[in-house]
Amino acid sequence: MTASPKTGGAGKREVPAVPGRLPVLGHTAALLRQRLAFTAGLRHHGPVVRVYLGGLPLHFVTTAELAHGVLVGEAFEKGIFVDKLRRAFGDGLVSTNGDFHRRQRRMIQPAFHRRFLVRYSETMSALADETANSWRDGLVVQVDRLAQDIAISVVGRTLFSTDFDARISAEIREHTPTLIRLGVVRALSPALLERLPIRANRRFDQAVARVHRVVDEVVGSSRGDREDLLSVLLAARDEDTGEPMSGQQVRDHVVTLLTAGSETTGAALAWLFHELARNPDVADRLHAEVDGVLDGRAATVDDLRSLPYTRRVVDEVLRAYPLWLTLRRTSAAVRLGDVELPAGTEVGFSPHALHHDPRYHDWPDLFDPDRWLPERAAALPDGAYVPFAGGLHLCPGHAFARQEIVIVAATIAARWRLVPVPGEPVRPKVFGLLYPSRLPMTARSRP
Ligand code: HEM
Repeated sequence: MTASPKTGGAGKREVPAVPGRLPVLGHTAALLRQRLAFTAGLRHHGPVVRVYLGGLPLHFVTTAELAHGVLVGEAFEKGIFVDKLRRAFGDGLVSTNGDFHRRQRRMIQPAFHRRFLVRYSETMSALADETANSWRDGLVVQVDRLAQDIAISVVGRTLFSTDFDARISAEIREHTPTLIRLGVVRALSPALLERLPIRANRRFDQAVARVHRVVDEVVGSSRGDREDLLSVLLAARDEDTGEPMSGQQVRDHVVTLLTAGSETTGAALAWLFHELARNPDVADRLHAEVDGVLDGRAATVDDLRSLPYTRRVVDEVLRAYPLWLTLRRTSAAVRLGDVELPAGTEVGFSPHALHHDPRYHDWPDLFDPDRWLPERAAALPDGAYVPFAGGLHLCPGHAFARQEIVIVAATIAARWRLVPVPGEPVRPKVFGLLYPSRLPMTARSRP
């Protein structure tokens, strides 16, 4: 079963609605209350099922094959997330579609070429080294906040050649999570809710205004003559008109990259240290590898090939803690398996549910980096592991993020073991991403 343009009426099937739909709210309340459990349970109702976001039907696919079809199919574009996130991200890549999106993506892509990644890696190593040097034995580190700070600093120093000052960093740290967290809740809620003068809406509006203001400041103070993303944006010219980007377009891209590049990577890095602490055998193997390769120094891009186990740990973190939801809308009539969907149908799937689906991953709740040994990984079907999505919207920062997480994790692990502070249970907070609740850990010096 795959996604293909609609060719005829054969095999047409009614899509089952998931039980528990309420008047007005549809399944929104259950979806937001149970989150991971709700989306994990949908596969028991069929390969394509109907969920109602308020009164809006969302066709949810629950197999890897169909999810892959949605990602790579030409008739799928970004759906309600685009509509609801446009206020925050304007014409940035996460919130645009079609030809405009393709042209913008081509303009930005050079900043992620290998030559740039090698240069960025120096910043990643230096930041990781600064962090590891700044600790003393017994220090309690708030790993969730630290990981986010590192991720924000990496994006700032690499993509914008700037060290955000403390005020700007604090504004970004405080407000960018709100854009994603409340943005997702708004996308899943009935449209009416968005217009009510409630606290969540005021917080969202305030976060948008604050992030836009600090980004305008960062862009305004850039000379635009460096080998960084901001300079690429300022120098870019539209293929057809030859026009440079407007100030607002530049700001939209910067807000998008700042948010998409730091929230995701920060959360993954925090989860990595949490999993090392929960799985001492994994930590021992990772420590043995980094000791052999680094001998206490900071990791560099040249070390990546010599750190295969660390890379597998990162792959496993990205399996265990991916995005909760991916949403699309059909731009033309399309067949999904044996279901026909007209143009304009909202479609979605849960990377988290697929990454924990026992049909594809043995013992899905086990943190097992060796499932990424090449011979085991090769057996996975397309769509069963999609941490960076795929198709036209494949995350442009995937190599950047993987490189950053390996360099930072290896550099810190070469010198420190992070031990959980007792009595602080860690739970995932589920928004578009999975964030750890508070994650205080004690730094213990490693021999
Ligand atoms: C562990 C880290 C990361 C993860 C798990 C991640 C994941 C994703 C996913 C799943 C998408 C597709 C969303 C969708 O299909 O609706 C995406 C898109 C995107 N990501 Fe990432 N990402 C990460 C890091 C980064 C970094 C470091 C950057 C930039 C510096 C970045 C920039 C973007 C942008 C601009 C998009 C929109 C692409 C488009 O629609 O064309 N991401 N990311």
